[in-house]
Amino acid sequence: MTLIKFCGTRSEEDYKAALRSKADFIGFIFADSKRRVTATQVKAWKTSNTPGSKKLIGVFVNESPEVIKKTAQQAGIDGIQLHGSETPEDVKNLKKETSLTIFKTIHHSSKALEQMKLFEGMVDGYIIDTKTPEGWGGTGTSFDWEAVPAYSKEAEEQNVFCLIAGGITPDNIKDLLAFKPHGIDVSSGIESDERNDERKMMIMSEAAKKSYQAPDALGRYGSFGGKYVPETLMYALEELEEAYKSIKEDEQFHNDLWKELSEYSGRPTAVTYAERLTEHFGGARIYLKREDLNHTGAHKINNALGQALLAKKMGKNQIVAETGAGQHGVASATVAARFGLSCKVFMGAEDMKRQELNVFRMRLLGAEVIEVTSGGRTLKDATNEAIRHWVANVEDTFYLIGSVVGPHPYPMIVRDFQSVIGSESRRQLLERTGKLPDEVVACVGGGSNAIGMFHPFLEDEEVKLTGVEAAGKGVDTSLHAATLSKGRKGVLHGSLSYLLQDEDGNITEPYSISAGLDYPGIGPEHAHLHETKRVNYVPATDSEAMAALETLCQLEGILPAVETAHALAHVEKTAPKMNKDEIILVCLSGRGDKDVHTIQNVLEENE
Ligand SMILES: O=C(O)c1ccccc1NCC(=O)[C@H](O)[C@H](O)COP(=O)(O)O
Repeated sequence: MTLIKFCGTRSEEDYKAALRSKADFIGFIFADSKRRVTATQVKAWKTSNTPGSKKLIGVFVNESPEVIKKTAQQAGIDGIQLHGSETPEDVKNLKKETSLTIFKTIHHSSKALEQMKLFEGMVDGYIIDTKTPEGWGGTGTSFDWEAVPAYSKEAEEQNVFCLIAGGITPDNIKDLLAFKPHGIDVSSGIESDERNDERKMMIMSEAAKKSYQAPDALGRYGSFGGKYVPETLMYALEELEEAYKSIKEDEQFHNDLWKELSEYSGRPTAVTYAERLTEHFGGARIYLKREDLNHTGAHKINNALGQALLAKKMGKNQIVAETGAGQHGVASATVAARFGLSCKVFMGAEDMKRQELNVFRMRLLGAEVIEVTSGGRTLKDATNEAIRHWVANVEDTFYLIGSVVGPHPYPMIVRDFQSVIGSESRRQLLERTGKLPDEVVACVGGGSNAIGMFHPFLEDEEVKLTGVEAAGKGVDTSLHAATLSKGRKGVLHGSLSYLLQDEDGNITEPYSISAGLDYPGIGPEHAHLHETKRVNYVPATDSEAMAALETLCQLEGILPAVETAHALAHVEKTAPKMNKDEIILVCLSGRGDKDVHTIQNVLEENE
């Protein structure tokens, strides 16, 4: 994975932002520069904000060994970067006198490779930077990155790494990464108005740390995903993929989306410390990511807003959607009203009964709710009908899919729009607790809240990720929706994933108390994360979910959706076994107002 050094830290704010970022090294300039800082400043920032596993590096230019040693000791840094014309003799002497990590900067030139050889065995790493008449470093000027592989090779032969510096920005970082550098070192490229800009740091971090790359060009996550659709839909999917590619790079689109997410839906959503729940279990500290506080009461609106804006951009004025629990139907009807689009929602007859209130809400919002009476009359059947309608009306209709399922590019698009959940939580927890959570938990039906929560944590290997499936009456009965625990590979709704099916490959009817988890398949990326073991998928039964729902209501005054209660059921099992200094983050994907009838019936039956 690409190493990151963010340099030029010149205030406590800059330092805190660097701590929150994915940087491996944080640099401070102790040389002549507009970014120069003192050892006393660095020591004070470090005392009030511990750097954890990040290494603090002081940058010096042709400084005396005495000043270097004194400054390093006063500031309490881990390493020094010699950024001038220091000789191998200087480095050897410093190495003898300190136990600090030493990086040597070599300025790019036709002699640079020869110079590296002179320092062999003396340094812990190299920085290759551009020197200009204006300065030794921090100049914002890049060199010809065709030379990067040769520098990496020389460093590898010396068993050390080599960071590339000079003029790296959010706009050109991908060009540099194509040369596979060991790491990057950036100053000017993360600055706005003389201070470090956290948004730029995030863009750089995300690009550099992305070792997890999925889907591939064919829309596959490992062996899962793809596009298993009739010829008539191929053109529509290609058109969608092209449109999505163009908005992905379009800053205006992202600004428009963020405006809707913040001003209309109320993002960022809060992270709530569940103090009484934590005390009740006596183990890990429990934090709830409050997607229930979104407009319309669940995470579904994140994706609906994104896809509706995309539909408008593509000139489509009709939206078709499927819904199970009704949350995605409500979110689709809502965005259609907001953007002046017409909206048809297909819903299984069984789900319409269970979610009467949401049917009324969708109609009130101006959507046409179409009852589906085929098959088991639930989400799978509603999805079949929605796809059928789309095939027949593909010219002017946009299929606004509600989960990370369906043919490529849908699972990728929905994941990207939902990843706001995980990236916000990651930042919020780091700000609040100074560390990442030890475990992140989310319920999984099709899997959109879970993938949105997990995706920004996939590179954080120390964070355990747990998806909770609906085990209904128990995974050893025929009444469950535990696709990964009990399913096999197969194709449904245009993609290859795990499915509940009989010996002949017929899809079997899933069952769960919660309409939103009642789906016989699961998003292909979850199937991949299950096979690669990056995410652990566990089941929770109806009764475990209902018990967890009551506990949260009574201890925290929050009524979660029945779907969400499955994630809480896992927390009941795992939190008591964890230490008090550990943290569990739970995606509270939606609120339970829509489920009050179901809850009332279950509780009355149990009386
Ligand atoms: O950043 C400075 O002001 C500086 C001044 C003198 C010597 C070195 C300096 N910076 C060293 C770094 O490690 C920078 O990150 C590196 O030069 C890249 O800078 P930039 O081109 O601005 O990204």
